[in-house]
Amino acid sequence: MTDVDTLPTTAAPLREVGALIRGARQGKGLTQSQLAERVGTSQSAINRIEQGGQNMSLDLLSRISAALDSEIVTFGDSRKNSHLRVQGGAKLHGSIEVKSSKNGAVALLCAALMNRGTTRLHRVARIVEVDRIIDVLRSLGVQVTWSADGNDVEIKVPETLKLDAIDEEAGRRTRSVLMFLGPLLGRFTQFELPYAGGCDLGTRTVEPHLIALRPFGLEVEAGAGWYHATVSPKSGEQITVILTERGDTVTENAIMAAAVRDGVTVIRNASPNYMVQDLCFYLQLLGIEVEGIGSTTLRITGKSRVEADVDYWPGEDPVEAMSLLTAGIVTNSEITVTRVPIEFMEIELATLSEMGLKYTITPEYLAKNERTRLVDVTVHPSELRAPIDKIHPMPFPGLNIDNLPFFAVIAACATGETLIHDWVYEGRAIHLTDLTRLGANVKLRDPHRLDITGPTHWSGAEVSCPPALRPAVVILLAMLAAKGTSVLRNVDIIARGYEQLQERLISLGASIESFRD
Ligand SMILES: CC(=O)N[C@H]1[C@@H](OP(=O)(O)OP(=O)(O)OC[C@H]2O[C@@H](n3ccc(=O)[nH]c3=O)[C@H](O)[C@@H]2O)O[C@H](CO)[C@@H](O)[C@@H]1O
Ligand SMILES: C=C(OP(=O)(O)O)C(=O)O
Repeated sequence: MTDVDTLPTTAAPLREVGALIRGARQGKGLTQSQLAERVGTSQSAINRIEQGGQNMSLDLLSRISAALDSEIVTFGDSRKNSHLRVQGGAKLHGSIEVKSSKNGAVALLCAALMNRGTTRLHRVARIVEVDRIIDVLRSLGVQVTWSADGNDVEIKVPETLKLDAIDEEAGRRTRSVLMFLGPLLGRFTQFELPYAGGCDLGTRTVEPHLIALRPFGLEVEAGAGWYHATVSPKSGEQITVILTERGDTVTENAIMAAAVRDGVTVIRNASPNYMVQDLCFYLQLLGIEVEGIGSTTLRITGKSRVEADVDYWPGEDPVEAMSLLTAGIVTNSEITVTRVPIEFMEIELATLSEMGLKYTITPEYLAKNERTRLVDVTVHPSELRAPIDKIHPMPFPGLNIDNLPFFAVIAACATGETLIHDWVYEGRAIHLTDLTRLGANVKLRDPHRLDITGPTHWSGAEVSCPPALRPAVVILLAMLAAKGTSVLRNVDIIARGYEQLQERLISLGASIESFRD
């Protein structure tokens, strides 16, 4: 192991790093080709790296480290928790692009299990949630390969899946593993999945998933940390599924269960949200008929065997768009956020407009998937006021449930009292009271409702990162607004859903450095 500040660019240190990689690879009993496959590059590139003949990006180096389960080069000691130090109060400037969504990516990775051909997903966000699902897929024997530039991922599913070898630990760390239920019920009459995990947002039941999948013949018993699934396949007949909750992943599970059976399925009370639309567009490429995309009733004509080589570009992330716009709003800056999926941000922008935000948007253009409509949004310094009515989320087309937390920090910048009502999550609003540490006036009426009175005279402070993705980012953004130095401790959770957020905020002029204990 070696400690360096920058990647070596001269031959001698490169040879040293190459030798370390060769040693770690041999220690793991891997051939160069096997390592190349895990990293998503070619055997010849690994050979050159080991000879010290190739410069490496930090990204490639971290992928090699992850593939070898060994830290080749460290920047400090990664076993210690990582933290951020923020010098706040400065204006941001410039332009920043929205990446593709976490929630689209995980749904599509699970859906790729249905395809016996090759699925190539392009411009996939390099985030921990994606890595976890990929780890689970690989443990089943699925070949998942990143392109050399780290942007695209290719998925090839073998004829036989090694269900007994499932990576239990990775599975337990993501709720998305639940979305294996739908694809797997097309292939097995019995299987087991580890209990799903995720952020600390209070209880999130799996019951709606079980209700949704029962009409397809799925019965699940939960015990000893595992879901034990039994399937009595229903082929041919038309099935109607009524969802008891208009949830995103439950809708996706029902869609995938419908896609893997011969016959017609009608799904009512379906979520028409962005990740569900991504999944439907992908299924259409696979030759599955999906009618009603974007509405609450879907009619799907599935196929018990799908074998197609397809390329798909997951849509842009409305929650990342909201996060980046919030960075500009709370620092009272002028910044442009490009590739904003406008269909999924209209209510947020309308609400912000009511709060006095000045912004301009470009004409619409199409995303690479040729379906999602995008715009560039420029926010301008504005005098914000509290809205007259409470701010609350709704399933799409309402204000996005994951975007609600950002309104807490925006409300704290606005003059007057705002009521934020997070009726959806049992425990998320509580995390937002951490804004008081930075000077905000936030009162918790009950676990779902916050009264926020602004404007806030933000001041830097040290805060422990909330154990939930969006509240964590909200606190970070408040630190950008707060004059002086702030420290956000234990920030690893942010990488679950954001790719290089710190670096990208720095590119807008933010002053953030990371450090370990
Ligand atoms: C991988 C993925 O796509 N995750 C998203 C998905 O999670 P996911 O679909 O897993 O969300 P859940 O099913 O856990 O629903 C979230 C919460 O909302 C409640 N609920 C939901 C719908 C409804 O009509 N009524 C209702 O009460 C549920 O009981 C639960 O408490 O949707 C959530 C809510 O938009 C988002 O925060 C997550 O980012
Ligand atoms: C709650 C979230 O996601 P997940 O369903 O992955 O926990 C989120 O993205 O804010």
